[in-house]
Amino acid sequence: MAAEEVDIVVVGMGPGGEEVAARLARAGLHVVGVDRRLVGGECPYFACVPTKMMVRGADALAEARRVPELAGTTEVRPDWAPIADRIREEATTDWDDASAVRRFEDTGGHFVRGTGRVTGPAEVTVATGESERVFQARRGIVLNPGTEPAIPPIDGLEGTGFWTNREAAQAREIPRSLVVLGGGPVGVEFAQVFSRFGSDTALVEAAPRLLPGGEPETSESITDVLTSEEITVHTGVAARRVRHHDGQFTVELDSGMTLSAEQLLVATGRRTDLAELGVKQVGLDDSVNTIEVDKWMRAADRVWAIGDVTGRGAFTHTSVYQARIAAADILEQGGETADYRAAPAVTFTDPEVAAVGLTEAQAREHGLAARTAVSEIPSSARGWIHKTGNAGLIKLVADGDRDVLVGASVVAPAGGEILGMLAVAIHAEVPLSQLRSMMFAYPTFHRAIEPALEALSS
Ligand SMILES: Cc1cc2nc3c(=O)[nH]c(=O)nc-3n(C[C@H](O)[C@H](O)[C@H](O)COP(=O)(O)OP(=O)(O)OC[C@H]3O[C@@H](n4cnc5c(N)ncnc54)[C@H](O)[C@@H]3O)c2cc1C
Ligand SMILES: NC(=O)c1ccc[n+]([C@@H]2O[C@H](COP(=O)([O-])OP(=O)(O)OC[C@H]3O[C@@H](n4cnc5c(N)ncnc54)[C@H](O)[C@@H]3O)[C@@H](O)[C@H]2O)c1
Repeated sequence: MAAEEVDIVVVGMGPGGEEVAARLARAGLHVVGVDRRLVGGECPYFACVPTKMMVRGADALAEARRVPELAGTTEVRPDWAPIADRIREEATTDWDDASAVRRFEDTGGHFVRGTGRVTGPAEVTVATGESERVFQARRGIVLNPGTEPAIPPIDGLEGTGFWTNREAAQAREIPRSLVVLGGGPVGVEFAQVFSRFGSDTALVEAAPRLLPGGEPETSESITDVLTSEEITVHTGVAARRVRHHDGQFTVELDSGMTLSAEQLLVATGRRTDLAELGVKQVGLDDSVNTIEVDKWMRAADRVWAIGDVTGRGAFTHTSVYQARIAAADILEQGGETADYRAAPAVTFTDPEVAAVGLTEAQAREHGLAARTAVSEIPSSARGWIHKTGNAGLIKLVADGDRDVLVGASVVAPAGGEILGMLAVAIHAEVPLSQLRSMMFAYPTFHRAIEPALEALSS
């Protein structure tokens, strides 16, 4: 079969793939974008956008339930239909990517629906169902395959009709009861949403604490919140057996305890199949989950990789950031290189759990003279005024040798927004003395940063 000559092939049109493909097409290159599912990837159809619409609804319910403590009486009767409708109609157009395909084609790009496989240097073969097309890419290929839900090999789990984020994003109804396996960002966000809509929810995390990648203080804070909302949290224990009978899941834990629920949501991480992607053809290791890239996102000769597959933080903003760098490199424009010192992450629970830069443990692993300080949101003026729903804290991590922040974590209402100024401080390496000399508006939540900065100096 004769190969079609093009400039660039982008395999996987997730947020980063779409971005890099559009930038290169707008610059006049002949770009082929390939996706076997939906242009836009996981984020708009099954992840960020639908889950944040759920969070918006769940948070509105929680605020309404706080009214009696603050301002009168309310009767809250949750209804999932507006959320399900909004996800179907506004977010995903019934999981149809026609407008995303059009948006890409309007840039001058060419879209091919099918499964792409690297079959040689700068060569991608796309299985389009009936037939195959082979593309030879003069400038090279960009790999943005993203991730799939990773399903643990638990006895009896397969074929039970459990949910991953993909089924949960399409839910028309709330299960009466729910077991969530995995206490990472996906697990905690869904657990709180479904619980606030009325599911009797249990959350099971194999590691000793929820959100185990973050600071211990933030795990403790969000665990207290979820527990106070009557979510049963089991940490340090994994599921060993699952059964599904008569519309009921039974989940047996390592501890011997058994949980029962109408639905089971598996949120135990993500996986990538690099062997299927054919990366060995360009000399890359296909036995691992991630593709190693340099600071220009180069993985091999005329091969760039971006997004979750690079293992630098599975976030839409990371994927799009890397896309910008790869596009500039492909266009030989020079410019910025990847810098993850101030990489932010926000888990959209209520309160939000936000983090940027290094945790205390990571700072010590990097050999830094880490100094830390914590300030509690409820003891700040705004936290005290806010009253119900005011749980949280701010933790700062400084490099004691250079007197700059290297990490920060925030658990607070709008914690992701508070994170903004801390991200700037880390990104721009603003000296602690400069930060301490600032005025912090009274009575904001971000003003709780001030006592933590003071405590860092003592
Ligand atoms: C429930 C959930 C909530 C999330 N919430 C947030 C959030 O609030 N904020 C945030 O920043 N991040 C969030 N994320 C993470 C975010 O969804 C991802 O980081 C984001 O989608 C970026 O991924 P990506 O660009 O690497 O690719 P993906 O979005 O995974 O897209 C990859 C694309 O590649 C395609 N593909 C794969 N292999 C092939 C192949 N061989 N041939 C053709 N096509 C292929 C797939 O079909 C897919 O469309 C969330 C994730 C989940 C699961
Ligand atoms: N708001 C956001 O930005 C957001 C939201 C959701 C997801 N994400 C991204 O998506 C990625 C995937 O999230 P995730 O939560 O699925 O994965 P994760 O890897 O972050 O967390 C999965 C959790 O499941 C636990 N686990 C694994 N096997 C288990 C088992 N058998 N029983 C119980 N627990 C088990 C792990 O210890 C881990 O804590 C994350 O890396 C995150 O970056 C981001």
